[in-house]
Amino acid sequence: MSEFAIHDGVLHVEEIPLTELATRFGTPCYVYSRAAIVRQWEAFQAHMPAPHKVCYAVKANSNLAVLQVLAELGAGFDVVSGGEIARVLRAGGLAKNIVFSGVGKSDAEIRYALEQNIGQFNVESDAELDRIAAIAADLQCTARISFRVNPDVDAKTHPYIATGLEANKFGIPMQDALATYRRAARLPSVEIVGADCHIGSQLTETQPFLDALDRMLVLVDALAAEGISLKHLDMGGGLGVTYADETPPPIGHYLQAMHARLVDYPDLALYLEPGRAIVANAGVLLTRVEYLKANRSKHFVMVDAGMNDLLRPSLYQAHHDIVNVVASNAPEVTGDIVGPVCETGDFLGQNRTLRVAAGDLLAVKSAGAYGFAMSSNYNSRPRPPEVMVAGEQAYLIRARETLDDVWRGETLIPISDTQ
Ligand SMILES: Cc1ncc(COP(=O)(O)O)c(C=O)c1O
Ligand SMILES: N[C@@H](CCCC[NH3+])C(=O)O
Repeated sequence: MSEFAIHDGVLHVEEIPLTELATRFGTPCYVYSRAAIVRQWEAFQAHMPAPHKVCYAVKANSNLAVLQVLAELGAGFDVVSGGEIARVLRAGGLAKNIVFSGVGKSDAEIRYALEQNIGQFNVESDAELDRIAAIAADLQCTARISFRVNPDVDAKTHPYIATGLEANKFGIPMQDALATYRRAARLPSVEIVGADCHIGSQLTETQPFLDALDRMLVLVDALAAEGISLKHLDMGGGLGVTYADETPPPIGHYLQAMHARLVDYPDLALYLEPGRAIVANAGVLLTRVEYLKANRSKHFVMVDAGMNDLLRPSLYQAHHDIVNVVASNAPEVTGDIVGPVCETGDFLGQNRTLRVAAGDLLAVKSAGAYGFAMSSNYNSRPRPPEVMVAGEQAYLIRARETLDDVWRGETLIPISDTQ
């Protein structure tokens, strides 16, 4: 079932033609389907009854309305900054359902998280443990902690988004984990509640997750033998989605396989931190063709969205399907779909074949995760609006930035001081 389907030759999101949204909100524009987000959430939740917990990875799409939808469904949230904590709370998420990951938590972020009484910190180093313990002691509270352990498992994904290898900056090496737990167990201002790992993103096989789980369970056993019993094991996010021809395991299969490994651990709750699997295919980026252009060797479809709006193709050579929103009889063009940014790497798709003419509306698919969230004002381009569709309703959930927004917060200095 897809919430993005063609009716009468026009691509719709739920009940609304994307042409109508382009007229109403302009282009470029991100469009999300509420029903698609809910469906993906429910696919996880069906296999994760309490005390298991699904903590949506806010970094994938942190729009307040997206967080609100998930908060209303009772989601937990995986955050990586003070800003993400603030967003979750603003959207109605509960502090106790927040897990705070990230390799470089600052003093201010730790203090803020403790003051808000978040669920737990996923601690990534010995130095961070000391910092959290000291701040908690200062605030006269107890910090609930898990350690993010690096299980040294190859996630078989793009090197930029693999995080669970020994060479990566994330987590505590497995060999050091026991010693770090022992040390934490003696600190009065921290309470050990779990263990955590995240081996990478856009995984399309179940096996690396199971390998990581097996290694984490060895640690769980070793800790139990020393009297350190954990309440939960957080296996991170990372389940992949279909962008082109990838075949990631269905959510239910992946979860059943994980639970099967945990049958001997009835008191250990499973936590997960999926981001992409919940929102990627719930969003498209709408963009208008400005010009068709050809040089002697190549055709270019120049569109009004660029790498500042959707960075993934430029950064990871990531593939996003790109389709004409309205069935077209225009001549077929094979070439690159490129944006207006002054970078050769500014493309949304390469070597694509499309029936397309200037003025056509295109949809860049699977853009709900790490799309707007990674956008910027590069080239002083205002960032696009975000729209959430629910049935026949469309809500503007973030306004298009204006030309004033691209310099908001900057100030000129008095001319005399520059001489
Ligand atoms: C600690 C942590 N948790 C969860 C995620 C979410 O990953 P994904 O969007 O691939 O599910 C990430 C990003 O890779 C992460 O670094
Ligand atoms: N930003 C990446 C995923 C990284 C996940 C964060 N650890 C992407 O667009 O695929």
